[in-house]
Amino acid sequence: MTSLFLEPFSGLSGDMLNGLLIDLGGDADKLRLALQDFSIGEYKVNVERTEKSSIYGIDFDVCIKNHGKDTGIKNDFAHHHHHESRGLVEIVNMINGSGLSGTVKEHSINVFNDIAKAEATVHNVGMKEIHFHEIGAIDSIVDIVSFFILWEQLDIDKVYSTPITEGSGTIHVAHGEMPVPVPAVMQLRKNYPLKIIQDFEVKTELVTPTGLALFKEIAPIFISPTDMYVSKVGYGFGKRNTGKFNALRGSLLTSKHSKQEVRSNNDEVIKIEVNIDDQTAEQIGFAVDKLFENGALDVFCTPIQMKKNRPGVLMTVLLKTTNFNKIAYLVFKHTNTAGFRYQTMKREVMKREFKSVEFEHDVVRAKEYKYKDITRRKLEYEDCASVAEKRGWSLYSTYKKLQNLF
Ligand SMILES: O=C([S-])c1cc(C(=O)S)c[n+]([C@@H]2O[C@H](COP(=O)(O)O)[C@@H](O)[C@H]2O)c1
Ligand code: NI
Repeated sequence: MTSLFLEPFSGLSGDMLNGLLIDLGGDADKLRLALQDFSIGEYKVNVERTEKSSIYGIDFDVCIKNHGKDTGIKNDFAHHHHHESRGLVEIVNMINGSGLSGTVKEHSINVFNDIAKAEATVHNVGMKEIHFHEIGAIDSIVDIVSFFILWEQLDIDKVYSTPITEGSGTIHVAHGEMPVPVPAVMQLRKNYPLKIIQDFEVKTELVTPTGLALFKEIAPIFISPTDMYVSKVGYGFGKRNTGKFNALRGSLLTSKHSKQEVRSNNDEVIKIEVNIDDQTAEQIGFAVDKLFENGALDVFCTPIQMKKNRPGVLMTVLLKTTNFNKIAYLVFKHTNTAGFRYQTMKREVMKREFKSVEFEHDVVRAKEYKYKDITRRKLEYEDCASVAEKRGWSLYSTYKKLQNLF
């Protein structure tokens, strides 16, 4: 499992989010194939690898075929009145009747509902009556559905984000002038803990309703993750000329320690043991890092006395049975050993679920462990340490304060 770290320093839009997921490894051909299960009209999904400030990323575009011609027009609001408009019920029925996966359907419908609610409030109509202009157009539907198809491909389990930057001033759309943040974005912000800062140098919209609704659906937590490795960095480009670097950056993160939820009380793991007497402490430390980066559940070294009176280490690696080939390869790559012992072991574990508690402006992650009638909750050390450091508190008093909020 992988986590995603988002940096919306130039806002959020459907194009940026889709472009980013493709740059992070989402497969555009598989996406086009999956979209064939969903018939909404004639369009083309254009994915171009291009650069801004010599930084390469993905420009994602849905081009609508208008009267048999490919217009190449996308997300420029002024053009949207040419597009078909659809109501919420029609869109939900289309999604439900498609061959898309259950998860893609559920997330997409949630996003449509969220936007419909916001638009209905702004324009003072009922949710069912609202005939979306933007959202009903093919490109907006494709933006939303595509995002969750790519999301499913990348198998992301957790999302983190820095605060979202929004622009300022006003924008012109078909219905007239709108303040930034646009009214639908303001509605989407209601009763949802978002961190948004406005850049008053940027006199245009950075956060679109679609971008924000997608962001809410994947529910990032606003903290900088610690104890993780960045394994890939991507950029999804925005369309507007903002006068600044207009892209959404995101990184895939691999956990140093296993952060997976555990839903069963027992499983199987493999234990590998290697005796090493001819490598430096630096080389051993490096090997341990590589094994953790590649999904080892635990790696530890025990001092041992080896033959010819050589002090050595016994390196023990615990891993999932499915990760054996990769870890075996890395053991041979990073240690000098010509062989190792291993055994499959049964493991009894407590069920583990992730929780979080909010404290002032911080979010502190926690784990809840369960086994039969036993429940134990543990706050994440890194988050408690950061709360303690910010306020000059001891770790002990921080744990005591936060534990009560749980
Ligand atoms: O068409 C309508 S009613 C419309 C309403 C609003 C409101 O905030 S209300 C905003 N917009 C603008 O349309 C474009 C496209 O947005 P997507 O989310 O579909 O990418 C964007 O500039 C919105 O601010 C349209
Ligand atoms: Ni509107």
